[in-house]
Amino acid sequence: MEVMSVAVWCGVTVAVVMMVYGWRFFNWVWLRPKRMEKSLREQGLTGNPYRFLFGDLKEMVQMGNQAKLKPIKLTDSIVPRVMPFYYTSANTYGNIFFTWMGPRPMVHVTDPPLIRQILANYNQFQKARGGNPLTKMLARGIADADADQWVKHRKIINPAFHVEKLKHMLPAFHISCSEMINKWEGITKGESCEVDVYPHLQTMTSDVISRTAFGSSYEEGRRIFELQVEQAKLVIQAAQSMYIPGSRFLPTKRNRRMKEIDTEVKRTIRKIINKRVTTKEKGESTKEDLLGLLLDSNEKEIKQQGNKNSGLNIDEVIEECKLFYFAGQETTSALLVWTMILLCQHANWQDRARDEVLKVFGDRKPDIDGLSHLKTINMILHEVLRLYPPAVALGRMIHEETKIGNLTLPSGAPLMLHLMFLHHDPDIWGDDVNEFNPERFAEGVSKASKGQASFLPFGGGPRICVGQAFAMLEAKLALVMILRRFSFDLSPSYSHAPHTVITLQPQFGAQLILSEL
Ligand code: HEM
Repeated sequence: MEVMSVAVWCGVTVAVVMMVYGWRFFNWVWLRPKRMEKSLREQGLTGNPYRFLFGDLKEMVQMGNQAKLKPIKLTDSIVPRVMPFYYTSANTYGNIFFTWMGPRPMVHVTDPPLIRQILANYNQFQKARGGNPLTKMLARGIADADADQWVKHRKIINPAFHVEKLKHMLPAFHISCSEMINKWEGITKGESCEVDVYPHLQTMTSDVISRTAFGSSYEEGRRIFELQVEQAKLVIQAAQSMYIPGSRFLPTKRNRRMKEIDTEVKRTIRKIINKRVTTKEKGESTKEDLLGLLLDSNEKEIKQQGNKNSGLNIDEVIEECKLFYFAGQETTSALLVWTMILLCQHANWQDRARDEVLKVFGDRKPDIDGLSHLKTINMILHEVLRLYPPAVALGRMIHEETKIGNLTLPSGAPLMLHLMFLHHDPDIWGDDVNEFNPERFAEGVSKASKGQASFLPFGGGPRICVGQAFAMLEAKLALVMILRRFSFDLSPSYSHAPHTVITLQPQFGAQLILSEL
């Protein structure tokens, strides 16, 4: 009799648990999305009707794969190829619309004042959360912090990127760039030769981060970078598949490798930090690289506040170091590769840039003062960042019901702010929006567009890119050194195929004919 009642009790418990989970699943996959859709439509927003479980994912992936099959003409707008699904949705539904990331509606914003308002209000519109938590293994750090945590991180990190400090990093930029130029000279051997410059630029920008972040420990820095590249590939795979809660704990091949990489990267950075602390204790200077500056700024903050919690702990410092690679390497190599490609297409601008370089520096080693006086190169880089922004869109999250403009957006919806749409809008930039015309930046960024400032390649508001000056300095130095040594044209084997792998990249590389000068 007693055995019977235990069995009945167990059966009832299992049934209740199953009902609770079943209800939760039904709510996640159907009731919640339908409720949110109703609320969004009541606000006047439009988008595709919700489709069970996958939403727009299948169509989005299909259109993305289709677009990647064909290169485009050099004169074509890149937007339909880079973001085919969002481009079609924006054309169908207007400048604020929603799409379905599985059972979650994502609100898309392309309107400049609204984007600026959202970026300015960093507390209300926080970083996007959700999706596969394993994707966070690539980098967390300040880019993943919000509210008070973000304020603390930003305060400690800012001094490391101060222009005064960047001055001391110029020699490291110079070494990495010289190594690349030497390699190109080894290939061209005094003549003209086809080189896919993209992998070389990627190696150069990663080398710059390894040297500037870790100084003397730069060989270990390189190893971290190799692991981070592999991790990025796995993260992209994970982000492109729908995340079933809990599946990160499954011992799949990908999950296991991601965890292994994460452990090794953390262990290596921890070793570098420990070595640094020992060096410091011996009274030797460690302040010239990003890690040293970060540790220094951290120590000052803790001393000033008299409280250990006001600084970063070792795990947080590790995450910031990982983030430097993630945030600073592919972005800057993307800027440089598109600059070289566009200067091939527009030989008159390549000549103008070279003339300026020779006038300012001649054969002299580039210094920070000269680099900050390169007006033509600055205009060129701005125009490249407008047409080919390395970060095509920024993600945010609506954490609680939020009013914005005339809209009240429901809690739980991710937001996507489309920088590339903004940079390619003829109403903002004029009818020549798709043309490469650095002249539009001749009187500075604020006068480049009609009316409101809509040039946001480094984001905006308080969370604007902390590495902006670092990236511009590195890009200018690299261009000076390249332009002085080589002229370059597009090779007949080059296919114009911009696509995004987190940043905006040339899908089939950048085959240029390099000619030694
Ligand atoms: C051309 C090069 C670069 C571009 C286009 C770029 C773009 C951006 C953008 C758009 C954001 C804002 C993200 C958001 O609001 O969600 C950002 C943030 C950030 N960037 Fe960059 N970036 C570049 C280079 C760098 C470099 C070289 C570093 C460091 C070595 C760096 C470090 C960071 C960090 C740490 C953040 C997070 C700032 C915060 O959340 O407060 N970036 N970047």
